[in-house]
Amino acid sequence: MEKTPSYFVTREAPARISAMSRETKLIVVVRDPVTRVISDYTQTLSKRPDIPSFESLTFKNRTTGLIDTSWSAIQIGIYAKHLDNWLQYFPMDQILFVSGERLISDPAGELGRVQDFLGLKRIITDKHFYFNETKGFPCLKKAEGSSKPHCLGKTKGRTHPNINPEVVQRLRDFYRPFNMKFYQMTGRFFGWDD
Ligand SMILES: Nc1ncnc2c1ncn2[C@@H]1O[C@H](COP(=O)(O)OS(=O)(=O)O)[C@@H](OP(=O)(O)O)[C@H]1O
Repeated sequence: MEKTPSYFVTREAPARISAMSRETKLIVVVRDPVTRVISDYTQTLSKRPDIPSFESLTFKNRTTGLIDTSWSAIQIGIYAKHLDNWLQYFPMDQILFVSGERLISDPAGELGRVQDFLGLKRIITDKHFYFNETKGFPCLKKAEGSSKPHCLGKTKGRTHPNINPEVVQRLRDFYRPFNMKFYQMTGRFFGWDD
């Protein structure tokens, strides 16, 4: 097993992985691309506090509302486009998309889908998780090889900055058609659009 978030958006990755093994099963966690871009910005900001504002990175032209699609944080959320590239090399039934939102609200349910996809017995169930009020996320009751609970680290689940609602709405409008295409391609409605 190998995990790297950037594979999904790297042009050469599908050809290379397919050359290694055409049987590879691929699992991708996707979340609302608007929340994703804000999360991405939050992560960069935590490493480089002097970066430009979210708004100035989002727009090529603030007056016309033209989104800067050359900003990688925006690019990554165009899931339908990245999936098109993977479908040149892998059939849809070898790719599982996990809902990032459901992974938080129902981790056992989402992991049930992962286990089924991998042809594994459903070993991980509700019993393995509890909701940690301090962390604000589900955590494992027992970490692997330990009897102690385990939550993900401080870099997962950071507080996002407040973004101007108009900017958020503009991003929603930008992503909507790509999301619709993605729902069609995957056969799953992720519920990101309002
Ligand atoms: N159980 C649990 N605990 C903590 N965090 C959780 C959990 N499940 C999902 N998430 C979401 O994971 C997001 C961070 O994952 P990333 O893939 O962005 O991390 S990384 O870029 O690979 O470091 C992180 O995004 P942010 O909230 O933006 O920090 C979380 O929303």
